[in-house]
Amino acid sequence: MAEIDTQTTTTAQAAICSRGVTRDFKAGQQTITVLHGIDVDIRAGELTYVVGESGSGKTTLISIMCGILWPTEGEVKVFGTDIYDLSDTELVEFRLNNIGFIFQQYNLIPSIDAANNAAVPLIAQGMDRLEAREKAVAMLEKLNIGDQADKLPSQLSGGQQQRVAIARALVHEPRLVVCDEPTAALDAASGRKVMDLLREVAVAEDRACIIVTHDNRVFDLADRILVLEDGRITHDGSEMPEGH
Ligand SMILES: Nc1ncnc2c1ncn2[C@@H]1O[C@H](COP(=O)(O)OP(=O)(O)OP(=O)(O)O)[C@@H](O)[C@H]1O
Repeated sequence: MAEIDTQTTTTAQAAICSRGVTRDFKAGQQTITVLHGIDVDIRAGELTYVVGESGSGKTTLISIMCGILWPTEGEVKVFGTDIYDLSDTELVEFRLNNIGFIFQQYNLIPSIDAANNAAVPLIAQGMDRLEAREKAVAMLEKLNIGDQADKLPSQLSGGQQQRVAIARALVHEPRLVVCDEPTAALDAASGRKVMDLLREVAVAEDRACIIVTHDNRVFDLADRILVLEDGRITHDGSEMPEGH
């Protein structure tokens, strides 16, 4: 088993700093511990994958890391802010300003067009609707679907809907982008394109992207791969361990 380096690197800023993170769920009379004291830093400037068997705790971990699920114990800092120390309102505002999410279900609003869907975070931040729409269209153009801006989600293909969801996650230029299985529904070539795109748009010196994936077709594109087994990180390296 690879040695695990949980120390904060001095050469790159920690986008996420997780210390002693545990998470329990109640199942009837029983308590299941899904995460067992996760200590890890996610570095800015890197594309980090979280991989592991179904049920190993990947979604639970990234949900805690991005402020949508409370840990049972432990601390999570996102760009230095202890997010579970914030009030509910402050946490909502922090997420809105700093984090973009891409889930497997795109969760687009069916009654508004692609551009207005992509503009949602900007409108939530209080930006004027026309200005927000303009920025959203520019992001759609960057994702090569500018010509679909006026279409409703139901008029778009699955891959196009996904690009709208990606545009919505990136439009407000969040410092942290968190994705759960973004390539699961895509063919190999489209999956690589999405990963390349995320690297291009979401990874920079002061920005990070963390992705849960099962998709071994794209493992070579990560800077860093964390393997989770039964709620513990058992591998931390630039490549998948042998045998996976
Ligand atoms: N709200 C919940 N209540 C009870 N148990 C839960 C809840 N959410 C997750 N779990 C349990 O926690 C474990 C880890 O779930 P999680 O979704 O984090 O795993 P995962 O590695 O993302 O799996 P998959 O790859 O199948 O999505 C599973 O056993 C799951 O049943």
